[in-house]
Amino acid sequence: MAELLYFTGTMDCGKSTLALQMDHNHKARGRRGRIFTSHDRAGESVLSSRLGLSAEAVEVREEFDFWDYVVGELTHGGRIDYVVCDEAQFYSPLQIEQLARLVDELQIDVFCFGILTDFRATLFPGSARLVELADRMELLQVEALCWCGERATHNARTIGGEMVTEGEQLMVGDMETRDHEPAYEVLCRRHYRRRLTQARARATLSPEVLPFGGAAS
Ligand SMILES: Nc1ncnc2c1ncn2[C@@H]1O[C@H](COP(=O)(O)OP(=O)(O)O)[C@@H](O)[C@H]1O
Ligand SMILES: Cc1cn([C@H]2C[C@H](O)[C@@H](COP(=O)(O)O)O2)c(=O)[nH]c1=O
Repeated sequence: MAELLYFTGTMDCGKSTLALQMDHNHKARGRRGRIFTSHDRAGESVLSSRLGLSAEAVEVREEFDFWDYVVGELTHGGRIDYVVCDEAQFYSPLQIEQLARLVDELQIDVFCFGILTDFRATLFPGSARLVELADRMELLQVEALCWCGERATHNARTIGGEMVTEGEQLMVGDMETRDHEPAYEVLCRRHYRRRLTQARARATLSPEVLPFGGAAS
């Protein structure tokens, strides 16, 4: 039976890598799939992982309709057994409903990958709909770590190393801090709540309490 699966975790925990591996494994067994993404850091119409792998993908824009796209492909003689959907947090709730329909009415497996919450620790609308509709959710096993060594659970947005809580929900970005450009840092809840980023910890905590010369608990 086809399923709607949501593989989730913080930023930088290996979701895009897993998305490419899932596509590879299913393709290797003769199944036919399509890859979708939205606002990937590497640009339009590409699914990229920090491990260096990437694949061509269909860009999911606001007006994109998964049902129309898949039915169109099938009508023109295409075959689709599964779809891989990266950065699914950026999809609209309606697009998530279209994906659920593909599972239920066309028996197409849908593998979604994305983060649950934004820099304000609030669910993305697309992720919320996935939590409501998915047959199964899986938390990625490779843990991204907070600077203190605890499992990271929150995605903080930073500017110059300082955590910010004002701004648009959607802002494509990565983990490296560059001067005054916005970036992201994953934190455990304790340090997210205290806005204690790595840069702040380095600046404010005495070296004796910083484990491994760079972090503190
Ligand atoms: N140089 C490296 N060597 C080994 N693993 C790496 C390296 N760079 C990144 N990674 C792995 O890749 C993960 C990020 O993968 P990616 O698929 O881009 O994450 P996500 O899509 O969840 O943001 C990191 O958590 C780490 O495990
Ligand atoms: C927390 C948060 C993240 N984003 C963006 C930043 C990245 O471009 C993606 C997440 O990609 P990853 O493969 O999981 O690293 O989401 C955003 O737009 N808004 C946010 O609040």
